[in-house]
Amino acid sequence: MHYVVLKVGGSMLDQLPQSFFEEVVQLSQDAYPIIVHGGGPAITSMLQVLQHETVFTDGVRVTTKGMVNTVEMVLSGKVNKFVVKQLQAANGLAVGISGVDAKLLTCRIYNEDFGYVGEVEQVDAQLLKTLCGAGYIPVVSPLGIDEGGETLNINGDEAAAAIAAELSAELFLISDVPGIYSSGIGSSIYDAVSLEDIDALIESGVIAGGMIPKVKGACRAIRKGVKRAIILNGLERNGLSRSLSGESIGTTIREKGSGIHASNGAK
Ligand SMILES: Nc1ncnc2c1ncn2[C@@H]1O[C@H](COP(=O)(O)OP(=O)(O)O)[C@@H](O)[C@H]1O
Ligand SMILES: CC(=O)N[C@@H](CCC(=O)OP(=O)(O)O)C(=O)O
Repeated sequence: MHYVVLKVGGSMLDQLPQSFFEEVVQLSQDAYPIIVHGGGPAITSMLQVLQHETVFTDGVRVTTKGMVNTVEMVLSGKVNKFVVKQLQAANGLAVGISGVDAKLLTCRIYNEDFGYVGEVEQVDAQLLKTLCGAGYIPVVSPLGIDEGGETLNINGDEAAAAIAAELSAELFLISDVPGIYSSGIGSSIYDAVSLEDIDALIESGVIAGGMIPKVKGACRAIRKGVKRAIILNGLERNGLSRSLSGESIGTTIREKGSGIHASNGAK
C-alpha cells in the first residue's frame, strides 16, 4: 500500500465537515493515510492571551524561546487531540504524535532571524510505518527536535512535505482556498503550476503569506521524488476521493507542465 500525506491547515480545521474525516478513514482501506496538521490561528489566539506579539514573515512565524512551549501546548495538546477525536468519531483508530516522538523530525534552526523555527534535516519514518502497518492513522503535529534536544517550531506545510518526500507519498495540502489564485483572492485558480513557475509567482506577489510555505514545501518534496502535490479546499465535497480518482480539482504542483492554466475556482 502507498502512503498519502494530508496536511490540514489551521485556517479551516475546525470547519472541516465530518465527511472529510470519513473520507480519510475510508481511504485507509486502500492506502496508508498520515495527517499532518497546522494550527496557526489557535497558536496566535493563545499567544495573544499570553501577550506575545505575533510576527509572520513569508508565512513563517517568528518564534522566541518563550513561545515554543505555547506552540507545543496548542499543537500537540488541543489541536492534535481534536483531529484524533474527529477521526475516531468517523470509526478510525488514530494516534497523535509530534515530530519530537521517536525523533520523527530532526531539524536545525532555519534562520537565526526566525528564532526557534526548525528546518527539517532528517525524517525517521519508522514509527509512522509501524503505526500504519498496525492499522492506525498517525496524526502529526509539526514540531521537531534539534541535535541538542531542543524543541523547534516547524511550519506544518514544511513538515508534511518532508514526511511525504521520505515516504514517496502522495501529498495533499488542504486549506481554506480552492487552489492557487491567479491574481488575488477570489480570482480564478490555476489547475496546474510547474516548478519553474513558482519563483516568479512569489516574486510578483501572486503567491503570498501562508501560500508561500505551501508551495515551497511542495517544490522540495517534488524535487525529492514526490510526483505532485495538490492544494485543495477542505470544504470541497468529497474532494479527497474525487481527486484521488483522477478528477482535476484544486491546484496541482508538478515538476513540468505546459505552464499555467487558469480555471474557475468555483468548480
Ligand atoms: N495566490 C494565492 N492563492 C491562494 N491563497 C493565497 C495566495 N496568496 C496568498 N494566499 C493566502 O494563503 C492562505 C492559506 O495559507 P494559510 O492561511 O497558512 O492556510 P493553512 O492554515 O491552511 O495552512 C489563503 O487563505 C490566502 O489568504
Ligand atoms: C514555523 C511556523 O510557522 N509554524 C507554524 C506551525 C503551525 C502551522 O503551520 O499552522 P498552519 O498550517 O495553520 O499555517 C505556526 O507557528 O503557526
